[in-house]
Amino acid sequence: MEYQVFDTTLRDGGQREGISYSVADKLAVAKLLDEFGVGFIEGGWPGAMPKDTEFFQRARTELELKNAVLVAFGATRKAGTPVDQDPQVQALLDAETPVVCVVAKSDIRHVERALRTTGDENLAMVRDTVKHLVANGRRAFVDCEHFFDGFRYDPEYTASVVKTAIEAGAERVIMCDTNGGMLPSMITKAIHEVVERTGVPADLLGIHCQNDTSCAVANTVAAVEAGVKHFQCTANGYGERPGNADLFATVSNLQLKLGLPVLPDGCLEKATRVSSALAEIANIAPDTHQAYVGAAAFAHKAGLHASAIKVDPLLYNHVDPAVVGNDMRILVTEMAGRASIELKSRELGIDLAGHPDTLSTVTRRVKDLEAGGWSFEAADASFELLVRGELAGGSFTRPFDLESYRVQVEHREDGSVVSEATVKVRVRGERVIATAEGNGPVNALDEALRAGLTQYYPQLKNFELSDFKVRILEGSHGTNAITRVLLETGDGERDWTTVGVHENIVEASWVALVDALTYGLAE
Ligand SMILES: CC(=O)SCCNC(=O)CCNC(=O)[C@H](O)C(C)(C)COP(=O)(O)OP(=O)(O)OC[C@H]1O[C@@H](n2cnc3c(N)ncnc32)[C@H](O)[C@@H]1OP(=O)(O)O
Ligand SMILES: CC(=O)C(=O)O
Repeated sequence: MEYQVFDTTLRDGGQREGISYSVADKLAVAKLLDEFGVGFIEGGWPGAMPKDTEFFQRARTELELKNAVLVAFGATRKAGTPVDQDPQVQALLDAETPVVCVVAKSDIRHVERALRTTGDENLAMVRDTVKHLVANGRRAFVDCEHFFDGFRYDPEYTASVVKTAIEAGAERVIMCDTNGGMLPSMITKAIHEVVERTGVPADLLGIHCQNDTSCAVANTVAAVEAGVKHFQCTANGYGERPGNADLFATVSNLQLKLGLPVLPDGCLEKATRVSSALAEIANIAPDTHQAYVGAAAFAHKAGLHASAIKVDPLLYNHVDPAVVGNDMRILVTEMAGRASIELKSRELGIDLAGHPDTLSTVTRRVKDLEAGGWSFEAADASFELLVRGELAGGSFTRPFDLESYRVQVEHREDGSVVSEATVKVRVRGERVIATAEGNGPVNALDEALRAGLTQYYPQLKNFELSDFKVRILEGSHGTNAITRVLLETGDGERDWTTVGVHENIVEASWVALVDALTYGLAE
């Protein structure tokens, strides 16, 4: 491919606080990145960490890559050590990857203060290491650390590192914004000056941007627009400190906005799935609001958006979500207008196009209920019941009707706390009374309802409450605050969420519970 998409999720991504990949995780990440179509996978630093050394050993037999080649990462030889006697450089060769990427100092201040050596010795370290790698059959890439800061401080020295690496046989020299302090205009200006000063064409240069100004993606795009054809990214922007340029946003921008063919055909639409699979492996909650691939990236809340989206979804989406494998969603909240209600209902399989009165009533009811603390945004099942109830008018039949319930909580002498609930309901014309115990009042109510209803609805046995979230609204009122309960229920095939709101936490839970069973039992 003309463009080199160089992924460093397994090296720089692993430098993010909170990530610790096992070797099995690393192999799984590499497979997903390969499937996504990146050209290079930097797998880690062999010789520095036993897990990385093992990763490269196991990769030889356990990884079959279709699109990518593996890259071993390391540093130039130590100051004062002959390259063929440097164990870290030998570990890079032992990794047996076709490509090796070495980090080199390119800011004279780092050479003198961090490496505690001379500018000339640093150039010799770059030259010797690259020549040694190439002589041993490797493609050599050089990551120039602190490139932009160094170039600003002493352009002549930083330029000499670039020229030395290229003359020694490096395939690409990567300009790293290591401290992540650059803005796009600074990147563009620096690249033009580097090309002019070194005579090295931009397409032999690469870019690696940390995200400390929140500009890593923009800086990477700016570098590509300035002629660079190699760019380094990490999945979901994982990396040291605030992270790196997010792979998914970067390739989407380059491919969809600039029309550059950076991934093989058919790969971009895997972005959303691969992003969330990689978040799962990293054990980091996916960022719902991540550009392009987040669950909320194409979620619309404002009524005005929905009214235009009804005419044409592209009026309020910058791209068709399907091109990155994502979906558009309409959120129903107090900000909804009739168009939001119509589109959301359509999403749920209810056509309200010919029901203007229902649309107006539901819109008004949603606004009134949300003003009182309800929230339908995450409770599609309660919203659907509301719509179906309004649509059917008085003829909406619920699977059961409440006569009354009673719950008591007993703290016993031995310290145990037991809840007991009795429910009285009417089902198919019969009066049913059932009592059950539970480990809390809501559990006892749930058990009592099931005890009374399962003979009529055997499918209740499959229902499971999988999540219970309680939020106290207007907390400054102390115990007078309103309680909102969100219940997530599943039956093994689908999950649904319901909401209940009341001053009393048990009643709020009961409302959500009744909706949960009603929704699950609906035909
Ligand atoms: C900008 C980046 O993110 S680059 C990636 C950085 N990643 C990591 O550091 C993660 C893996 N690192 C490690 O496991 C360890 O730091 C190791 C194994 C590499 C080195 O460990 P140690 O030998 O104990 O050295 P330590 O980490 O204290 O210091 C780094 C050494 O490398 C030297 N060094 C730093 N950069 C370079 C370079 N580009 N070329 C050659 N030597 C370098 C330093 O001068 C220092 O040398 P010294 O030990 O003679 O003082
Ligand atoms: C190499 C690298 O990760 C950096 O300079 O930020």
